[in-house]
Amino acid sequence: MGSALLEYWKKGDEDFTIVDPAMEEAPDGVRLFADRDAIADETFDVVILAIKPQLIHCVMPDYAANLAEDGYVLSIAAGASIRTISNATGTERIIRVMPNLPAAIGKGASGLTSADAITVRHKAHALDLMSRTGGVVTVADEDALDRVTAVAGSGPGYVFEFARAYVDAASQLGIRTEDARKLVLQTMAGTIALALDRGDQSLAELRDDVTSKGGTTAAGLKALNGSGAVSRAVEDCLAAAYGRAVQLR
Ligand SMILES: NC(=O)C1=CN([C@@H]2O[C@H](COP(=O)(O)OP(=O)(O)OC[C@H]3O[C@@H](n4cnc5c(N)ncnc54)[C@H](OP(=O)(O)O)[C@@H]3O)[C@@H](O)[C@H]2O)C=CC1
Ligand SMILES: O=C(O)[C@@H]1CCC=N1
Repeated sequence: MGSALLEYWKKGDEDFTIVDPAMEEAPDGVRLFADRDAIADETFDVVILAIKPQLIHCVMPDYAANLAEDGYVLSIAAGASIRTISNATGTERIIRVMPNLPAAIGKGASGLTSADAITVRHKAHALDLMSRTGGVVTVADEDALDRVTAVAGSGPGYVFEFARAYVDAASQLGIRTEDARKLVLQTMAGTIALALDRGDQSLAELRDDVTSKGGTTAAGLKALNGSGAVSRAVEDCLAAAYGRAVQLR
């Protein structure tokens, strides 16, 4: 995820340095080191935390000395709380963001929340970074960010899973797999573009616009969610993802 964000972050004026033990090649114009020791004597205006939440305790304490006196830590880690990050980095100046994978093509949806010690300048900088990768909303507190994580951070996974099942079902109906993928993805993309374009109409109204009485869509929708099974599954999905974010705090 860090690499995906960096492609758009790079469009600004900042210089970026990556420390990653396994990365073989850095994007153009970015310094890459395999070991933090290589930057032991350097300080940075922003230390970006883009490792797994479970690794924060063992990796981040080394970077405490790399944060400039008036710098801040920007975390993209799911769940990991400002308290946890502060304990690992020794600073209270922390901004948490939750991006999602479409940021890789500049179409992400991110949430942002900040610690009390964050200044207006820090927050404006983080908002600028995230807005380079797509849309960003500021939320009031960390619990709200964990809810954003369940909805948007993990969201592409749900959408891919729905699309996968949709393509499989189309194939089972006799459509060639490559045609099924094309039809399903273009249907999803076109439908979402239409909903974005018609922001004044509710999603239920838009659904009803394609649903002729006694027609094919009505028959399909009855099988899909007539019993409410899909609505309940989506509710369970978001609750489970939010629950996991809470566990990762
Ligand atoms: N994937 C997603 O869609 C999203 C992820 N996130 C968050 O982004 C973070 C990264 O997730 P994701 O990109 O999926 O995970 P990845 O495993 O793909 O990325 C983590 C990167 O950190 C590297 N790494 C591991 N140990 C160290 C270390 N000691 N020092 C420096 N780098 C290290 C990993 O290397 P190696 O591969 O060798 O282990 C890897 O390149 C997580 O906190 C996650 O919650 C947030 C929003 C969306
Ligand atoms: O699955 C995860 O934990 C990360 C955070 C949001 C998306 N991927």
